[in-house]
Amino acid sequence: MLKATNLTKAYGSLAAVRNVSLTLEPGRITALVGASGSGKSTLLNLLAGLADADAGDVQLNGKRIEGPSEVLVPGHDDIRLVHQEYQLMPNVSVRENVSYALRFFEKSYRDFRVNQLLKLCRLTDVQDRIPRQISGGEKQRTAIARAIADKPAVLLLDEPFSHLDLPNRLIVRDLLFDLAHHDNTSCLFVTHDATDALSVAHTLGILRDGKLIQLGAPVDVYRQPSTAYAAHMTGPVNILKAKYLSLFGFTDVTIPDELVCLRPEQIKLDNTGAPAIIKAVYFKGSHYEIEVNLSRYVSLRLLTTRDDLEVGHHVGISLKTESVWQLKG
Ligand SMILES: Nc1ncnc2c1ncn2[C@@H]1O[C@H](COP(=O)(O)OP(=O)(O)OP(=O)(O)O)[C@@H](O)[C@H]1O
Repeated sequence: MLKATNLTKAYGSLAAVRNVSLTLEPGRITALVGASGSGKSTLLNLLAGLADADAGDVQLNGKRIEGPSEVLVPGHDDIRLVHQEYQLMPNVSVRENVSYALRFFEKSYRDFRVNQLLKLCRLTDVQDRIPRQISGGEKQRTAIARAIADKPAVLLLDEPFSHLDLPNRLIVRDLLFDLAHHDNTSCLFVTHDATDALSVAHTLGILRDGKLIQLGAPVDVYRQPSTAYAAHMTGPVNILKAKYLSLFGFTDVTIPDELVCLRPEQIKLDNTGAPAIIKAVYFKGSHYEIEVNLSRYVSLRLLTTRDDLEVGHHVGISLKTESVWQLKG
């Protein structure tokens, strides 16, 4: 188990990571979502023992991970970090890139394990090509295969889904599931887009300005975000002042200026609901996203499968009390 306690790191006067505590359990996948500059990469480097913390520490199974200033070779054998740039050896094949990670093992085991990894990461067909002859997704998987070759206890990944198309994202998703479930690896990835994080992770954290502002099951963070930032980072959302809920007939609003969040899928088209006018219609494949004006000040986004709606149509909108989530800030 990897346990970070009160990790803090500044670059000059800029606090990049602030007092972050986090536990990565074996066989569990954790995702941290944050905007650009929120401290994701810095935190990964601290967790991997590749950067010195100003305060706090990281322990693997109760033993403190030493930072680069304390050891000759930074990092830890049981913790692997897959960088965004993959950092593959450019002049040797995919197979040799993976095999290099196992250079201290006996040849027969090395060959067996490399074949196993190439198959697992779906690289068998491109194993003889060098990195510049393979796609971004294949590079990504080569980096992962290399990182997991000798079965580390912890795998950390920087934006593993960000430059991949859907089929490649699904391959990486399945790979992470496989690692967590079969090898009991603790996996953590950071991302600026929660789309994949929601479906892949067991635990989801929200990082803002170096602080871990929320941590929980993806469904809880999605439905009950602590702040407007956490709400926006986890998916499309409507945020409005509580006083405007009166448009839906809600009368028990205590603090009118407090912000509430409504996910688009929780708002329903309903002829008996609050009157609204359609402002925009976006086709999304399986459904439409529509934007409606309820008043001069309130417009909302909602989802529907109806395909008879057009800009300017008058519709009714309804909402259940339990769909309204009050934000803290
Ligand atoms: N070596 C450095 N020297 C000075 N400032 C740095 C250094 N590395 C990062 N920073 C700053 O620290 C903050 C956090 O950076 P970090 O790279 O950890 O964020 P990030 O969430 O990974 O961003 P991105 O998603 O854009 O990669 C940013 O404001 C960044 O400019």
